[in-house]
Amino acid sequence: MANAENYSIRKAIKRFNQLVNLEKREISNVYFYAIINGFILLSLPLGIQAIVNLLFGGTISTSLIVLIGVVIAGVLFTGILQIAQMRITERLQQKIFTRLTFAYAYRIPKLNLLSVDSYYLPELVNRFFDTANLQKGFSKLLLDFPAASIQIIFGLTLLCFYHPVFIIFAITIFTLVIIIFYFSSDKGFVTSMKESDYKYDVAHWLEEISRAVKPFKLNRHHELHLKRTDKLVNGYLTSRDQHFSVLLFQYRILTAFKVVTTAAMLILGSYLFIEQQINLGQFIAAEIVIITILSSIEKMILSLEVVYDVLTALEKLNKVLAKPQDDEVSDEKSLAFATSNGLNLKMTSLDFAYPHESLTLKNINLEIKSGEKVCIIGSEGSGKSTLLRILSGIYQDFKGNILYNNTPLKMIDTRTLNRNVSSLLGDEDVFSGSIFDNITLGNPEISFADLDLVCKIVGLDDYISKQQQGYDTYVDPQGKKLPFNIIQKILLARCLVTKPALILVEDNWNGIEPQIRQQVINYLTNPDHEFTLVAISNDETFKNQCERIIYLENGQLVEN
Ligand SMILES: Nc1ncnc2c1ncn2[C@@H]1O[C@H](COP(=O)(O)OP(=O)(O)OP(=O)(O)O)[C@@H](O)[C@H]1O
Repeated sequence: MANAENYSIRKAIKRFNQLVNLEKREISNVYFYAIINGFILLSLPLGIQAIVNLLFGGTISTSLIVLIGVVIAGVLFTGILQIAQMRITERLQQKIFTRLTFAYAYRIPKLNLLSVDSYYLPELVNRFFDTANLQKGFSKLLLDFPAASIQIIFGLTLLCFYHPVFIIFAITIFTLVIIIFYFSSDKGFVTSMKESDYKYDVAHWLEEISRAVKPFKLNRHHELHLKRTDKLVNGYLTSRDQHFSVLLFQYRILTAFKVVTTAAMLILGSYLFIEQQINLGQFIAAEIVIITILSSIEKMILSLEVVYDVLTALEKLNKVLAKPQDDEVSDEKSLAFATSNGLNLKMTSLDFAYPHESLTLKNINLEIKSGEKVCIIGSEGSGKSTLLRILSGIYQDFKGNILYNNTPLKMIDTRTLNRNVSSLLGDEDVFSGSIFDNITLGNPEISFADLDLVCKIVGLDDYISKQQQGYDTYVDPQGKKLPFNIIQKILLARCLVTKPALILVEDNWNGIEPQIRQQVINYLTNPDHEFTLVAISNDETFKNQCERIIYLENGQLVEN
């Protein structure tokens, strides 16, 4: 359901300004061209005014030909400037896409996972699709809005020179429009955000139906998929109606602005012409200026929706980018802990709670010696997986202390931690990519010899040797599924290939053939191997082969 968050157009405008600041140079060029364009466009009526006056003379003079030439050159020059503007906006669109893509790719792995615990991350990342709205809207805003506003301002200013009465008119109308917009646009933004919330809810629901398609397929006559879709679409349409009513109100204001301007200018112009305060040339020129102003107002009306789209897109994109990141340990602070072949592990007064939950782990005090092979057991929900996630460094928001070789976990930088600690957690999965990438995760320190060795240990060598593309075989977790046991072996290989000093494993690889499974257990529990092992397993053999069993109940260690 679309959640009622506090949206404010002022914050969104601030974000828009930040984006504008990033592209200051390009944008100032766009404005520069728009101003010059505005000037030229306005000089055209003046040229036409002069041509009309000359034509009244009844002769074809050199000045007339020169003037016609100047007007034609003006039209050509505005065209050239517009093309230059388009080039800049195209570059801006490319920059926006590149910048946002990298921002997402860079930040997602650094997200503080507890801060997004209440979200389904792939669904949250759908916000990235708003990049397209931002790209299109941003350049449209840059091209149309400044050009339109500059033309309106210039046009009204020029008209003021014809008669001072235009000045009073221009200022009054302009102030009125701005005041009305100031008070109505907050509602316009909030309704646009709600509409967008529903759009993402609808997309999420459709993704859910696709993800769990088989039960939906077999039970489609119950129409749950349609009933829920109906509810969400209703929400979407209601908020869209609300947004449209604000837009309608603002369109009406602009249309009224347009009508009043047309009427006033025509009446005033005609009156001034009849009163002979302006001549026919000036009258025609004034009318051309008025037409330019009106077409600019038209452009603004059409761009209004885009303003909301851009602000909404920015707010949505920021939903992922603004989430808290993990604390990075700076180089000076990072104490590279002495790495032996195993790793000594000590927890003191360790408490942990998920957001808005009571304590999941309570006052854990435990030491695991370097090289020791330990198995944690306990009933469902006792906190075993949570403990492993904390030890792996995934959750940083714990209380108490965790020491690796006497160095606090919070003082160890990610690179060092990654080099020494490896985990296979229960909810890990493969991703679309080659088997090689899935195992090595881009780590250049892993040699082919290491890879081959680990694949033998987990029994993956046979499968890889049968694949035409060997390690380059494509893993597609969503499409043509790999056999489950192959996925489990890939995950195991990923965990072991770095030859870590501490291995944290959750034994959910029951799909693996018994003989290979035993081979892996033997490898992990072999006392001759120097790494430390902390495993979660209910498997009797695995438990018995470990040197020590630790009992966890209700988040607390239980003395055996
Ligand atoms: N991401 C999460 N957000 C909130 N609560 C969670 C989260 N993950 C686990 N919990 C809760 O924390 C408690 C401990 O869960 P945990 O998965 O660590 O237990 P476990 O002993 O590993 O259980 P199991 O054997 O069923 O995997 C449970 O009550 C669980 O509902």
